[in-house]
Amino acid sequence: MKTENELYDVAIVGYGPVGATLAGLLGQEGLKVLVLDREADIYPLPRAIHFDGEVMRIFQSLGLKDKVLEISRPGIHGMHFVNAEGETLLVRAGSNESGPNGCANNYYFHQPQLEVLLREKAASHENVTLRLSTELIGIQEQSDCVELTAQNHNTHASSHYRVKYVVGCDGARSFVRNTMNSPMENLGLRQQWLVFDVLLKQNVELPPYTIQHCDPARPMTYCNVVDNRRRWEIMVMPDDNLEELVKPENIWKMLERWINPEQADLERAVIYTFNSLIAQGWRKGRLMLAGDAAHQTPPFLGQGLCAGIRDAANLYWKLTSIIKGNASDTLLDTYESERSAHVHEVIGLAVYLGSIIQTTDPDKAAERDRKLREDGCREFFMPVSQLGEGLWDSQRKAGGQLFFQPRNREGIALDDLVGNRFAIVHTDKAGFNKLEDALAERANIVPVELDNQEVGNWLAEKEAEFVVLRPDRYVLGTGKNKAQLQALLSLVP
Ligand SMILES: O=C(O)CCc1cccc(O)c1
Repeated sequence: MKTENELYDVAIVGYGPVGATLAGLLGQEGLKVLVLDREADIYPLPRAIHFDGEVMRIFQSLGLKDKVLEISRPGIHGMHFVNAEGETLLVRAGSNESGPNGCANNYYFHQPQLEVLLREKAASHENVTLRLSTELIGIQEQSDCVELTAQNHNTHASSHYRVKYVVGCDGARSFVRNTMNSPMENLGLRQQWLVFDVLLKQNVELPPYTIQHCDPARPMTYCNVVDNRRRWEIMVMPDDNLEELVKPENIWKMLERWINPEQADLERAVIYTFNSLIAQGWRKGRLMLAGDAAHQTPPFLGQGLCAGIRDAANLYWKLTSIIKGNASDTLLDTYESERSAHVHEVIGLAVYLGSIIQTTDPDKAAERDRKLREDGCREFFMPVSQLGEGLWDSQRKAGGQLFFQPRNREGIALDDLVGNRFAIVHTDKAGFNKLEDALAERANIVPVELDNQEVGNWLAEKEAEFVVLRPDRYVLGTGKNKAQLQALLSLVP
C-alpha cells in the first residue's frame, strides 16, 4: 500500500463536469485538491446537452466563457409541448436577447467537449492533483482529517490519502453517499426512457427548438443539440421489449416521420431510468455530496447538470473560507439548506411536466389537453434562483436571490469586475463614501460603483443604497445605512 504524506485540503471523488468545475474553482483559490476518478478518461458519448445562463456565469468565473461559447449553441427558440394532433399545449419561451446573467438563458452543447474545457482548467492549477483510473474503495473519517483508500485499475495497487474534506461528485450510485448513509427522498417520478443521439450527414429540415411530443401512444422528446447533433428520447411503454427497442432498425422506424438512416448516423442508444431523488444529508462531518450523488431530476427541463454546477459554486467559496481559517466549518451546514430548496422546486416542476408528457391513457390525455387549453396559461417559467435558509439576510428584500449581471460604462461585466469575492455594489460614489469606513480592514470585499440605470432601479425598488453579493453572486443582503452595512459585513466570513 502506497501512502501519500501530503494532507490535501479537498478530495473530489468523480471527475465529471461537476467534479471538474469544483476542482477548477478550488484550484483557482489555491487549495490543495486531490481528484479521484475510476475512469481513465472523459466518457466519450453525450449525456447532458443543456445548461442555463447561471451556469454559463459559473463557467465565466472560471475564465471559460469565451471557450464555452465556441462549443455551445444558445437555445433561443425555447421548448414546445405538443400533443398528438400537433397542437402546442405549453411553451417555455426562447429569446434572442441576453438574459439577466449577461448571456443567453439556455445553451445546448456536446458534453465531452465541455468536459475537455473544464478538465483543462482544473489541470492548469499545479495545486490540483489528478489520480485517474483510481477508484475510491474506503473512507475513514478521523477527528482531524479523512483517510481515503483507493485502488488503481491498471496496477491494482492501493494508495492511501489524507484529506481535510471530501466531496462526492461520484454520480447516482455514489460511494461517498453510501458511506454517509444519506437516504434518498423520492419525488415520485421513475420511468425508463430510450435516449439516443444522431449525427446528421446532410441538411434535414428539423425544428430548431426542443419538442416534448405529448403523444399518449408514445411520448417523445426531440432536441436540436449543437452542430449536426440531434437527440430523441422515447418513453418505454409497458409492452416494450427492451432488447428489441434499442435495435437500430426499430429506432429508425420510430423516427421515420422525421429522418432516415441515409440522412444520419446513430451515435448511441441507451435505456435510462429517469428519477426524481434528493438525498437527505448532503453533508456529514467532513463528507459532502454534489451533483447526481445529491439529487437526480427527470431531464424535461435540462436541469440535471445545472443543479450540480450550482452545487459546486455554492460549496467552493465556503470550503475556501473554512480552509483559509476565515470561517468555522458550521458554514457547511448552509450548503444543503441553501441548495436543496431550489433543487426541490426544479425537480418538482420537472415531475409535473413529466406528468403532462408521460400521459399514456388517451382519455386522460384528452382531459389534459382540455384543461391546458382552458387555463389559457400557455407559457411556463423556470423557478427563480433563490437560496433556502442560510448565509444571507432574510429580513431584506432580494436576500438569497441570484443577482443579475450588469455592465459598467466601459462595458465590463460585473463578475469580471469583482472576481470571485464578496462585493458591495452601489450607484452613487458620493453617498457610498459616507459608508466606506465601515469597510476598513475588509480587503476581501470589493466595492463596485456601477452607474447603471438598471442597478439604480433595482436598488430603488428594494429601498436600498447598496447590495452585498457573495462570491457565487447571490445577494447576502441590501441596505441603505452604516448600521445595515455593518450587520451584513458581520456575516461575511
Ligand atoms: O431547453 C430546455 O429548457 C431544456 C431542454 C431539454 C434538454 C434535455 C432533455 C429535455 O427533455 C429537455
